[in-house]
Amino acid sequence: MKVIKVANQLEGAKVAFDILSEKIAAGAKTFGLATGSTPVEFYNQVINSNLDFTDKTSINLDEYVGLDGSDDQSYRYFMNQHLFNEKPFHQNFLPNGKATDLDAEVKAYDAIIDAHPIDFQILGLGANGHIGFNEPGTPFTATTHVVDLTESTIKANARFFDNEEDVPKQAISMGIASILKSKSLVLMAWGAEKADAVNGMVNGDITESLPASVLQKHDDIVVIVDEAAGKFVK
Ligand SMILES: N[C@@H]1[C@@H](O)[C@H](O)[C@@H](COP(=O)(O)O)O[C@@H]1O
Repeated sequence: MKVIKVANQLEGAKVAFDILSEKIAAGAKTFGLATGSTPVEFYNQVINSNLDFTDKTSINLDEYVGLDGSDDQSYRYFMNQHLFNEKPFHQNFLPNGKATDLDAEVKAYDAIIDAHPIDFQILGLGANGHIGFNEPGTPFTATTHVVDLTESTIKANARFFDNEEDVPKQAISMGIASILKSKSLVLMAWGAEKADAVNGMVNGDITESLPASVLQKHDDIVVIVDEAAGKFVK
């Protein structure tokens, strides 16, 4: 696990963008993408670059259950707004939050991941150490699954909704086993509220109670943190 400390989010996004560019030059074709505030500046770097994604595939980590892609709180909508409308890809996969048969949807999503092995995965980090929506306690063997969101995650994500009651209570998330299969990963974290999770992820034991700690097992992961998020790491 390589840790890079940067002064701020803009500098970190540039570091992540440079790694992405190297991976593309080396032949990367399939990109695992994340939502949340963390990767927004990274997506701006991508939009403002001359990188061409029209022959590339993206596979997102997660989607809220119950929200249609046209809903402005859905992760599909977020990705359209922050990346896809400006930077077209050959194809963009996200779980279908409106699927009537959720069991079938998670199986179909695993089949998509198997058919398009991820070359480069972008990750954010929950303040409780979650990655994607793999909350503490999720088995490391999990593939795509339906998640009951924790109270803390619902609260953390309420800032994007008018009311906390509007935050969906479930999501479909790529599992930890699927995330670990990615050939390379970049995890970014900004701000003091991520400092404990970053510390546990980098310095702590590998434990299901801090899902991101499993990333210590991967041999091509770069963690990019600002001063506040990285205050407990060297
Ligand atoms: N499912 C998402 C994660 O993919 C994201 O990494 C995390 C952090 O969000 P943010 O980047 O807004 O801090 O929370 C959300 O719950």
